Amino acid sequence: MSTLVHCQHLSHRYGSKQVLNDISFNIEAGAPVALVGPNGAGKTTLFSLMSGFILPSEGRIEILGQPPGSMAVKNQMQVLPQDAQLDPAFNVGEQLKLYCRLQGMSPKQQQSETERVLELVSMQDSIKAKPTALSHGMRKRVAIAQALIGAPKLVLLDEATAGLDPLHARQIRELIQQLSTDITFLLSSHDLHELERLCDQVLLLEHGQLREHRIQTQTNNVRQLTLVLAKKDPQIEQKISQLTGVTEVRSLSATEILISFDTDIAADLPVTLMAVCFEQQWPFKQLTSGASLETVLFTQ
Ligand SMILES: Nc1ncnc2c1ncn2[C@@H]1O[C@H](COP(=O)(O)OP(=O)(O)OP(=O)(O)O)[C@@H](O)[C@H]1O
Repeated sequence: MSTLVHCQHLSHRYGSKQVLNDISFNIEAGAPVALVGPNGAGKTTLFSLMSGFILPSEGRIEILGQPPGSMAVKNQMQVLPQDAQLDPAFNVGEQLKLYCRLQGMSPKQQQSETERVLELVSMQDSIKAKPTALSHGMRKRVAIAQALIGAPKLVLLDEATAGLDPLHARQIRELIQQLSTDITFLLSSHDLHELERLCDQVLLLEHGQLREHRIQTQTNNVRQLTLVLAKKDPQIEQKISQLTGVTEVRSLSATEILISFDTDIAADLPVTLMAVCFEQQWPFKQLTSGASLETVLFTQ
């Protein structure tokens, strides 16, 4: 595995305002990585530091072993800012060709690269369209195509699906997933749910501090269930922990219980659990497979 981003003891202040405080993490080539945190947590600041737009107050970042923004990194990493706009005066093909030209491509390469990236985002039919003739989701796809020019190894997308309706947001997530065989994406969002199915590694920024979480692929024989009741009490948890095959019971909130179980011993635990809820007249609301990322991050 190759290390794309190496960040050590990074801090950043705007004047006296401390935004990032001694954060360290690595990003290896592979599945998309999520950068999540509430509004104002410092996600865009971290992107700006990684792009070399601003310098850290303290600490060090290396992108592919090089300083951010250096020539050696230029074509290997692309950044799509949250508010990236297409120029309404030029058609899609003209704009993308300009970016190809800025990467030093010949006119012939500019044409073939523009066609290649538009095809990747299924927008090849819009090569001659003006941005004003495209929907918001289509413009976003074109902006993503622009970030794919030159086949970068690392692509930073700031709020890639912000402002998109659920259908278009899902299409963008699917697109990122498809492209992830060749490109490592760092995706920022303030919405944890949106990234949880896509990413294995989550960087959570809160109050300038970073918490890192790696989503464990569930082992072959251990599965998790989240049981939601209208109201729960400790006896319910105790009773569940005594069921055959249950390996761990964790209280998540006043109404939620996370249950781990061994499928070799109790493959039908979901059915058993439903039956017990019914027999015991527990105020059942919902039983879902797995645990949400929000649960994992905020109930440790
Ligand atoms: N150029 C700047 N000068 C002063 N303060 C800034 C500057 N840029 C950002 N900040 C402050 O730094 C903090 C982090 O901002 P940043 O934009 O990095 O957060 P974010 O996590 O990207 O937020 P959002 O989810 O709202 O986009 C905020 O409190 C913001 O007001």
